[in-house]
Amino acid sequence: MVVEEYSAIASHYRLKETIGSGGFAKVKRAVHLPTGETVAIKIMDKVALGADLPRVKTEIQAMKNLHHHHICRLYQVVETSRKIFMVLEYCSGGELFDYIVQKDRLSDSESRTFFRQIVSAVCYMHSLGYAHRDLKPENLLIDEDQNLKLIDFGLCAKPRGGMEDHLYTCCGSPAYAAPELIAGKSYIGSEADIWSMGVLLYALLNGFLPFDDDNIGSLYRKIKSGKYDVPDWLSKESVALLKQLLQVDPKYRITVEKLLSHSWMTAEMGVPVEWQSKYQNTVLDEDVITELSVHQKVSRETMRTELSKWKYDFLTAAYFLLLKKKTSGRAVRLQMTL
Ligand SMILES: [NH3+]CCCOc1cc(-c2cn[nH]c2)ccc1C(=O)Nc1ccccc1
Repeated sequence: MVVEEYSAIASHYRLKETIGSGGFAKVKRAVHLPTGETVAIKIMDKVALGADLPRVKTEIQAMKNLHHHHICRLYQVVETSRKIFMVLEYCSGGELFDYIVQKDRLSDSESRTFFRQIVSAVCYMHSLGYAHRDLKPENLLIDEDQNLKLIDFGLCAKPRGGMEDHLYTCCGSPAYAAPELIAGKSYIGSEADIWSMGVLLYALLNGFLPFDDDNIGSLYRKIKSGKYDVPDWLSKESVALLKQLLQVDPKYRITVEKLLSHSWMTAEMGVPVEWQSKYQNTVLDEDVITELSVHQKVSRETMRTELSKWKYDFLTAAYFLLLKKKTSGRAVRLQMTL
């Protein structure tokens, strides 16, 4: 019985169609009943997860610390004996992957707009000591304002010793994996992310991958060679940037700091990429506190204290979704009980 399976969230969310599924997760569109806002709910079965359960815990912990306008926001986590539900920001435009496929390839200008957003999100992650480690167009979603949101933090790493600490687990998608990562050497997460962004930029500009082969051994050889085709439609500047991103030796690879102000990145825009988060997540919004405290019949102080615990429960979700309503100019109103 579907209701039974999802009863833990059915009280506050109306589940709609499935909008995606990866290995061990199903993602459904849903409506948050108290605010009427649309969300995405990632549903995982703990038994089916098996050895992958730590990946989910990693993702949840990372998403609680990552608040950025180009990173898909986590609103709430519900865990039952059998299931884990992650309530996430909804992106109506689907995957960047499908967008590139339907347009064949993107212009220099459109690639720049998207790539600046990707670099912004990745630079923000690196500044907090996180490496994503699975950057690819399938993990970049387009929201209703044509902005990109990064998802899938199941493989992200925050090495204990900080960003310079070496990682060992080989992971991510082969076609986007850095040479040092597939060579089984220890590697620096942020440097591997830079390589993957090079593969991503190539895919945006060309509509196909720089290194591709059905045979995994041949694919690895191509990646380690670092040789790829340069189609004649590519601009001189973009070719220069690809060359600096797809350096086989990470020592010679461009750093994310240099990337922010690279001439191809700043052409037309005139300004370097802004990577700091536009969300300020320290001060709580007064209007939202008012609506929540009146609705829950508690004092503002009590509500402020409760919200500051960031339990990622129904209250945290209501707070973020009311705030989203406010920033998109809709009334900060709750429609039903929390
Ligand atoms: N390749 C993406 C398929 C859909 O997956 C998602 C969609 C949304 C989404 C859709 N709209 N708004 C947010 C949010 C999160 C995911 C996600 O994390 N998927 C996933 C990642 C790893 C393993 C299995 C599944």
